[in-house]
Amino acid sequence: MAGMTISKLIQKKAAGEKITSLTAYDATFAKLFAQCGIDFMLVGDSLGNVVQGQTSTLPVTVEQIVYHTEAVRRGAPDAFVIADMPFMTCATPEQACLEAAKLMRAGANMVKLEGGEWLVDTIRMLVERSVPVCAHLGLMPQSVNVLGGYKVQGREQAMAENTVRQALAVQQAGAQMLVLECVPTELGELISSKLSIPVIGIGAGAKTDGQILVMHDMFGLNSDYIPKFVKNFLAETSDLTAAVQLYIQQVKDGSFPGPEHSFE
Ligand SMILES: Nc1nc(=O)c2c([nH]1)NC[C@@H]1CN(c3ccc(C(=O)N[C@@H](CCC(=O)O)C(=O)O)cc3)CN21
Ligand SMILES: CC(C)C(=O)C(=O)O
Ligand SMILES: [Mg+2]
Repeated sequence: MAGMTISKLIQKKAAGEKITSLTAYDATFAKLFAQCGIDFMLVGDSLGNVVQGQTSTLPVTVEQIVYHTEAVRRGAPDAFVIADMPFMTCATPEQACLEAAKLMRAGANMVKLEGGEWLVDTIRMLVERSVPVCAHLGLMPQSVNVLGGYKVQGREQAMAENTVRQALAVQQAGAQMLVLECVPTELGELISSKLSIPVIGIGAGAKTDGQILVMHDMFGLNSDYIPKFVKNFLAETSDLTAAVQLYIQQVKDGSFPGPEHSFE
């Protein structure tokens, strides 16, 4: 979308308008998504899975995110583009600044990092140095080896309260957006209501301020195990453009995600 900014996205939340987003990894799809009016695109480290054929996001490097961010930027010059900080690029705040600079030079408008309270110093340092930050809580795929699999997070009361606390902490530290992955609908709603920054859900129910999906998933291209939150929008449409338009329409009118795509 032409001239999308973080201020406009925060205004959308305040106005109760749903925010639509997809991952993008190349110029052609970035151009298509921009033409369809998507609010923002994420150059996700999920490219490890869907582009490289890895079994996790851990092998992805910042140089690879740079390459794909440059491609997405060329395809969609006016889009709001977020780039993922890959595994172990936030080991220290100083390192995070140097790695984030590479993504911003590649054309990103904001960087996304997986984590909460333990990253508040990093978030503060990035924001002070003019790097807008999106945090990512709930299921953090870079922690798959600690979590022991891709599972719903925050079903227990204590973990839910912990996630709320982390969400408030990253907002307090200066994060201007939050991605919330694989949490019960109720927790997605609670966190969205407690935060003033947009909360973008993936498997977090229909009550978040917006939705994101991996583009391959929404085109039904993922042939392996399909997460519950995924819907194939190409199945009901005739072409890629119509599928993206249907996704945007259903996110905006609240019909996606339905209960069948959400967790209790
Ligand atoms: N193609 C693709 N789509 C994604 O959404 C995605 C990636 N790749 N790669 C990185 C991570 C991995 N993600 C995943 C992968 C699997 C589940 C999954 O199978 N979740 C179970 C939860 C079951 C439960 O705990 O109750 C599910 O049934 O959806 C969730 C997120 C999200 N990200
Ligand atoms: C699924 C989204 C939120 C992501 O982090 C990615 O695509 O890497
Ligand atoms: Mg990611």
